[in-house]
Amino acid sequence: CNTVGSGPAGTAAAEQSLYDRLGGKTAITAVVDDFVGRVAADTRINGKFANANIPRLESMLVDQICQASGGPCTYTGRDMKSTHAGMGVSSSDFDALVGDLVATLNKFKVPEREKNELLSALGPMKSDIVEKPMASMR
Ligand code: HEM
Repeated sequence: CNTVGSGPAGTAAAEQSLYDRLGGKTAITAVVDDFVGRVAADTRINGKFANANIPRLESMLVDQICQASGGPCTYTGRDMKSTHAGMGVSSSDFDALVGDLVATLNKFKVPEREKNELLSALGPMKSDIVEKPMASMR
């Protein structure tokens, strides 16, 4: 069964992975596509992506989310610390990007549980990505 948020009914079978509950690679690809579109339109942060390779970013994000959610993918991109080194990403930049992701997840009607699990998988990356903890410290 491919319905988002569904599990084996009335059985004690193993829990589906987050990857499966999100709807697998097709759903993750659609989410990343919408999300990157929002980031590209988000004037709070899109300046940082002016020289980015967007097609590569999209495919790297799909693999990263697929792998992090227990799917059959291997993320082959650079680690989060060296990828974002020197970009001067602030905590509010990070929060803006997460807000864009939440807007996408809401648009796709991803249930609360799956939404929280995905955000919890990404949250710990914040300390590797953010270089300016507070705008006032610039
Ligand atoms: C949970 C948050 C984030 C995740 C999971 C994430 C993930 C990634 C990944 C997987 C890549 C591609 C790495 C590669 O090409 O090998 C990337 C690139 C990039 N990220 Fe992030 N990122 C996050 C937050 C941010 C934020 C907040 C900003 C800036 C506002 C940002 C700016 C960029 C830019 C500009 C690139 C493109 C670099 C290039 O093409 O040369 N990222 N990110």
